[in-house]
Amino acid sequence: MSSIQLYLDFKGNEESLENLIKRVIEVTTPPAARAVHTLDDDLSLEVVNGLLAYDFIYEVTISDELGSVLASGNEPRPKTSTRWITKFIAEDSRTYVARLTIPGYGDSVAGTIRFTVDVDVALAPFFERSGLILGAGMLRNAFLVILLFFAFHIMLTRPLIRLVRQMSSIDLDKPGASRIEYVADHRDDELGQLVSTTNKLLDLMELSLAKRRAVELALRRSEEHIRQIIDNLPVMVGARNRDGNYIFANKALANFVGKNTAEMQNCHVSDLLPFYLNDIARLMEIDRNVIEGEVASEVMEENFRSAGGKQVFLQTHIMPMDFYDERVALVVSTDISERKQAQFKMEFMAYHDALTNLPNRVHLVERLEHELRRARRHGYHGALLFIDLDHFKTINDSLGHPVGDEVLIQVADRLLKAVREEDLVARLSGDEFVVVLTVLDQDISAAALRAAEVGEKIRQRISEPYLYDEMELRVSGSVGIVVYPEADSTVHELIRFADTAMYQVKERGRDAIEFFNTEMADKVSQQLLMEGDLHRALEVGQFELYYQPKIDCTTLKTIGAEALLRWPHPEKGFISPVDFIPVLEASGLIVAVGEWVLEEACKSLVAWSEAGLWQPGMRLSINISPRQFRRKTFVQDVKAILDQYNLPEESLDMEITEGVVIQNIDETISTMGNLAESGVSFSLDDFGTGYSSISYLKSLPVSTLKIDRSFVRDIVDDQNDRVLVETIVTMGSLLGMDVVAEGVEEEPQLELLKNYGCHYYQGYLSSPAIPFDKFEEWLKLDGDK
Ligand SMILES: Nc1nc2c(ncn2[C@@H]2O[C@@H]3COP(=O)(O)O[C@H]4[C@@H](O)[C@H](n5cnc6c(=O)[nH]c(N)nc65)O[C@@H]4COP(=O)(O)O[C@H]3[C@H]2O)c(=O)[nH]1
Repeated sequence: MSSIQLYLDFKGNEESLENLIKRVIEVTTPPAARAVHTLDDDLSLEVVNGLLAYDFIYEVTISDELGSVLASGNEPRPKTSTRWITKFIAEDSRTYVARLTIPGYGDSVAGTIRFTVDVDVALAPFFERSGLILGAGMLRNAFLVILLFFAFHIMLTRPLIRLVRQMSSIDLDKPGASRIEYVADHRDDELGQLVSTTNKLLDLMELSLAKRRAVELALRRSEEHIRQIIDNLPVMVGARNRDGNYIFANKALANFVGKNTAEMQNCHVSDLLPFYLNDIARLMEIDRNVIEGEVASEVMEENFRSAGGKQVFLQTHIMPMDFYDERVALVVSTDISERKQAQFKMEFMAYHDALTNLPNRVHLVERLEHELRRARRHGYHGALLFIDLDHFKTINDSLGHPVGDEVLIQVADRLLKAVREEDLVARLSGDEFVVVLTVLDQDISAAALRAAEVGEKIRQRISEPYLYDEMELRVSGSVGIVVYPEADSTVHELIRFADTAMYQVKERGRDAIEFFNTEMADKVSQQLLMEGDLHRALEVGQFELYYQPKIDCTTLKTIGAEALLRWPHPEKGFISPVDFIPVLEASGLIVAVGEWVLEEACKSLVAWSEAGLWQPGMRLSINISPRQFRRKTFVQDVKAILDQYNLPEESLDMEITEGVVIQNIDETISTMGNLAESGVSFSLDDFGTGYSSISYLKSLPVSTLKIDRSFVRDIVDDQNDRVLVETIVTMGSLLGMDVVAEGVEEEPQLELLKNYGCHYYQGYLSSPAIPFDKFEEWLKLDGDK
């Protein structure tokens, strides 16, 4: 405002100055013109001095029309403090020139008057006023400032300072406990509002703090619960960063490696090396892959030694997890040692025999295949020894299975000690063992010699006495040997060759060693040929069923028959069942042939019964081979066939050998019981040749004992056989069983049997086995007796 005022003042001053100059010129020009006209120097000087009398005019010159100076004068310019301002806002000096004209002379110029004005001097009153205005303004403003300062201090600043002091003393942990007090006389104004708003804010802060504390507490508790859950999990949980450092581990994991959870923090995987039995570098690589997302997750098996020194198998899942601001590998491990042990055990059991822990047949076959390939590749020979214990059943039957088992264990031990470590000792079944002597010699004769030496050593070791409790037991062994590679023979053929050689030993009286030779090879190949012929025989229906009558020793009436298989070979004529039944057995064909026999017998029974030839109480026996009887589906298959035929009641009998019964007595009882329900009775064939014990005889549903024909043959001459036959008859009668004597060829034999109380017989004395038609006639004749 002062500036505007000064500016306007300055303009006004300028105008006044111009007006003044104008009047000065008006007043001065007439005398100056007169002085020029009259060339009056005094007057000119008077005019000049008159002008210089003005303090702001400091230079004056009067000239005529020719420019000659009539009079001039000047005054010194005063020094002022305002000149610099004048130069800044206007010019420092200003020159005015006025033309001098003489009245009555028209416009002709008689001369000029020139004078220069000192603008600074001319503006001196303006500067004076301006100084006054500014000074007064400053004074007023200063007064106002002081006044306002005190007013504000009292009314605003002081209350505000009090408020600030109160605010800074607020306890931030308990904002709700602090109150801001109202300032006197300011309850209803803005300060009052500030106080009440601040107090409300403090309450809100207190509330939100309380809420936050409650949330924090809940979070801490839930974190603690989760931690407890993870800690108490029966699995090991940990997290590792990409450098392999544990950033977390639960108790199970920490305990496992003998640390506590705090020690596990920042523990590096390599610190676990005393426990970790796998490749640490590989583990870190898996961690990295999982963390970097190259694989979604990884499941692996790890092998550890626990802090207690036990070997432990873990199944570990590794998966990515975001842990705070870092991506890590979450590692969850479960102890699968038990499962693993069970797996190892199962694998071991699949390849080993449970009793002796020796490799079993599966293992033997695999290993032998490998050895055979090796021997062929490197051109050397090895040998396979098939060992069967002689009369082992006697021990089992007379002393019980535990003793038998102990002997088998000791035999296994002796076999292992008799061979080199790289050789193989296996148990095939029961009392059958196989020894594979690997890498014997490149020369076959030398290899055979070496095999013979070892075979003999084994035979001797086996026949050394076995101690059980106080008893001294003796067992001998029959050893069959085959040197391999043998032509193109497979592993199974090799085993069969050695088995054949072993049987040769048995046939020659046991307790010896025998090599598989060409004669045996011929026998084997003949068996193979026969196997093919038997297949064809079954296909084209070459088999026939013959019937041998069973006769009552006293009445000589027919009480039944035994069905016997006959094979009229198209080229070789009748082949004895003694020769082809073992081949049927070995090839498994016996099952199909046995079913054919059963069906054929059923058909015959139905035919005879319909013809009225089959009297009630008569029985037709069929022979059941061990392999047939042991089949899981045997009962089911027989019942399926029986269901198809309407047989006379209790007319079918099955002959089984003692060997079948002994193998698995419980299973045998169950099979026989099942079939007995369908009206099938059982006869024990070849009785006396085995090691039957009365105890199992009592528990079996057997109705008939058949005395083997080898005892009947010499019954007349041999006292021992007589005693044996008499004993069997007496025993059978005591047990309520029928006794049938086989192979009765002569009358004296029958007489003796009758005397001993034997019920029935069969043999050439009455009739050999005869075909269906002939037996039908036999029955008719018998009926007519
Ligand atoms: N020396 C002499 N022998 C007599 C006399 N009476 C009968 N035989 C013969 O003695 C054998 C009795 O049969 P096995 O002991 O069950 O012995 C049978 C039996 O174990 C088996 N077999 C026969 N047929 C079958 C069958 O259908 N299935 C099964 N699994 N085995 C059968 O073959 C063996 C031999 O049968 P086969 O050669 O028919 O020989 C029969 C029979 O012909 C006699 O007075 N003197």
